[in-house]
Amino acid sequence: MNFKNHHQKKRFGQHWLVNNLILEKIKEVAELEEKDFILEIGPGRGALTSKLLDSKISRLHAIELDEDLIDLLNNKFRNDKNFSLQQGDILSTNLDSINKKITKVIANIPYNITGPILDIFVGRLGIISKNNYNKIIFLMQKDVVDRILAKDGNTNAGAMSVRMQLISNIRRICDVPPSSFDPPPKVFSTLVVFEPLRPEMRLDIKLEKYLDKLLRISFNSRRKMIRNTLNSILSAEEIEKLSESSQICFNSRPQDISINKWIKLAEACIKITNKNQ
Ligand SMILES: C[S@@+](CC[C@H](N)C(=O)[O-])C[C@H]1O[C@@H](n2cnc3c(N)ncnc32)[C@H](O)[C@@H]1O
Repeated sequence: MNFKNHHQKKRFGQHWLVNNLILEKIKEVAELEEKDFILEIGPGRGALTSKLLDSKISRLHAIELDEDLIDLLNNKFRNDKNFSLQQGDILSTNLDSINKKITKVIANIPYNITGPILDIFVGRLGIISKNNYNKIIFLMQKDVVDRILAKDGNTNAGAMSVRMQLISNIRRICDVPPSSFDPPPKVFSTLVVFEPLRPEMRLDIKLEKYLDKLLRISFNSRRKMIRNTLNSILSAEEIEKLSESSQICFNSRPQDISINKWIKLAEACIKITNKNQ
């Protein structure tokens, strides 16, 4: 079998990236160095893999779910000593033996598993990350990136925007039309770079955990004023006191509150809760 008669599988999100300019852009954004150990999720037919291997790097380890692609990929890169391949599901692969060495994670990600991939690789608010990646470069759905990057006051702003912006620096590189893929997906994509914050740059873990809870409660009822959602964790009297002492307008809806105000609100709530104990 060769790549041409490999049967493309929709259920694995197989949309090959065929636009050379975008392949080049990914490589440029990756700023590859000799010391880089790259993890590539879903190499597919190896178009991006080839580009990345065409640089001086220490290693590229790829994890591909589709068994039918394994021999083809191993054959394609058989002369490349920096290349290694593992068949498996990225969501359940144990990366412990290489995780500390990986410097960059790069992928044109299968869209059906975007959420869990972000959780594993970029991390989660309220959870200390064991990863040490300095860059994560993903080609992913534009609408998800719009939500991740949304600022307060924007209709796309949500718990996800605040959570992701609190744990990582995030840069949109460019939007990519469906015509850049074969077959074209139904939606636009975006090339995005995450630089996860080092543990010492993150908020205190207890504060992060509280913020996570606060965001969940508030955005579960995004049409309600926060005055009316906070009543599940604070008494009416405490809410009144807080709304007078803090600079936060309690008649705001959650999507209109800035990240700094979320932090201030969480700190104030923790103080009240501690006093009550
Ligand atoms: C959007 S395609 C990208 C392929 C190739 N990197 C490219 O840019 O043309 C996604 C790739 O991820 C693979 N894949 C899907 N689910 C996966 C999973 N859970 N673990 C590892 N690879 C997966 C698919 O088989 C496919 O090769």
